[in-house]
Amino acid sequence: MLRRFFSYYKPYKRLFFLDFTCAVILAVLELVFPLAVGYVINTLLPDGNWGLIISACAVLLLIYVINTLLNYIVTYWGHMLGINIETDMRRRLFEHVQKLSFRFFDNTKTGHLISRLTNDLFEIGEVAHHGPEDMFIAAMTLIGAFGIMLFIQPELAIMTFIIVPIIIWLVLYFNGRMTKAANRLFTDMADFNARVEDTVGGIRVVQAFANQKHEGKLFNANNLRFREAKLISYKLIGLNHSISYLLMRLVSLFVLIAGAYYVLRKGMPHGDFVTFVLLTNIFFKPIEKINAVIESYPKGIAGFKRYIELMDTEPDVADSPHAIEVERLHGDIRYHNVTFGYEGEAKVLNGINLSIRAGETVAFVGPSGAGKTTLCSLLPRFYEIEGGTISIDGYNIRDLKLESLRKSIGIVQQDVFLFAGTIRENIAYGKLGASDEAIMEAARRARLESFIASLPNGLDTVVGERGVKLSGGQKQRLAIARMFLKNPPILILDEATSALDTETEAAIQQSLAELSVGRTTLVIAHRLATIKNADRIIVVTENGITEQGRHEELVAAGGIYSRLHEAQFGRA
Ligand SMILES: Nc1ncnc2c1ncn2[C@@H]1O[C@H](COP(=O)(O)OP(=O)(O)OP(=O)(O)O)[C@@H](O)[C@H]1O
Repeated sequence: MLRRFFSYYKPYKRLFFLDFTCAVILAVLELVFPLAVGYVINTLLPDGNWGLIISACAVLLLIYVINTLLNYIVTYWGHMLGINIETDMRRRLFEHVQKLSFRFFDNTKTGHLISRLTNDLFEIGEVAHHGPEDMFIAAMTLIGAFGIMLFIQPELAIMTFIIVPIIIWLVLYFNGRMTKAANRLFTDMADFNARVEDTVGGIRVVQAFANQKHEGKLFNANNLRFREAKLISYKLIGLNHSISYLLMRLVSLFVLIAGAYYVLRKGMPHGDFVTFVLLTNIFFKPIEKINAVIESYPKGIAGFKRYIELMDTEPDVADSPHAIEVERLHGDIRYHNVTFGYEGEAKVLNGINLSIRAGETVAFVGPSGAGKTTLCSLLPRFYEIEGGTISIDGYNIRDLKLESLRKSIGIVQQDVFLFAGTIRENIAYGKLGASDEAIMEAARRARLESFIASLPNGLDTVVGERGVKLSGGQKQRLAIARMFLKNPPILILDEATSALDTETEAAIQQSLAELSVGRTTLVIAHRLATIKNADRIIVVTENGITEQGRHEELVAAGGIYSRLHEAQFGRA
């Protein structure tokens, strides 16, 4: 995992080494001050050489100026490194998540994904910057300070250094507990985000049912769990800080007493004593740094683990290695012995055989839950079939590039999803970069022209989140306009008009009829009136395709379709 973590540094090798070098110089220069003080006390003060003292101070001033510059570089560039890595990881994760299949999204909460893309990566970025740099600097400073202390007074240095193994033990002890706490914090944070996403996304339902209190309770349960997880984490941080602080102050006290003893009894020079005390304080800095890294490390690593977990989730629908690109398909569709189920052994479709000619309009009818939508969603490979083959124009859809395949299929759903942008952006989603003329032409063909003309901002009107500011009919028209612009050879109309009033439905049906001209069209419908003119009607039940033919043929046949027809329109 560490190797994978460090692979993200690769593009920033130069930045990393620059930041690292500056940090090392900074750490080394930190050691100069105690040495200089010792030198002034031991050598310059007894000589009474005022000029040299001023010169030594001038050198120190220069060092401080350099340190200030280095500090800026280490703080700004070091964070830049962390942010760059965080940004790269976020980009890669987003790209990867977009490739994951419907099956993945069926089983994943959006809030959890948002958590991965935001909080987790922020923590990883922090560790990416502070982790290696601070640990190395801390080690360098510790070794440097210890080396000088050894040189000045070996016995005292060794006695002071005894604290290090204790601190290491403490660090390891707290690290284990903090990793657990960080994991819990992340899970709770992700659940928390998922809950907010769910409640805010469904706020209209929440308010319509006047269930705010109920939602408040659920939210608060999450909120309290999150609070508890944070408290555990802070408790550990507090303990870690306090115990380290106590240990360090005890060492300070020890150095003061032992140093005084060495001065009084063993003739240690006063300057060495002061240098020793100052070095002990410098000595604590890296220990504090290590502590800070240890605190953020579990969070970063827990976040990175989740990141890797998601990055390693293979998209179960992907381009095969030899997938081919096809400019434009005609739309000759063939299902051969197709078997599919969503979960476990249960099959929604079993041995489906179906041929649809290019340009044909077929309508799927049948009881709810029989698998009409499923049958159609296998065509753009939203789900991978388990058995059999589906081909278009003789190409097995698995051999086509997903992009080619999906560019050839347009879907208009009952529940139109619009992005929270303008009408222009939403129509242009059908063909990114389309000109205003092309967008307006599509809008005209979808009979959206007069509506757009009536808006003060025209195409620039913002539709609100999920198109909340538009009526159902307007959203449908917008989806149709998008499809005119996309101009796919194959169309899937999933109960596209069943939620509309009769008049709007009739108008939209007309637009849809125009849209389907010259395209292979698969209509999933409950309202039989809208599909009477289909070239073929296919009845899907839990037993698969049980009847097919033209409307009149099926009514005359007296089977399921004729019974459905009778239920909706009465006996013919
Ligand atoms: N994403 C999914 N994950 C798991 N099961 C699903 C999923 N989508 C549909 N199903 C199940 O598959 C079966 C077929 O559903 P499908 O939506 O294809 O039926 P349908 O004939 O289109 O129904 P309707 O006319 O009510 O829309 C149902 O039992 C449904 O519960």
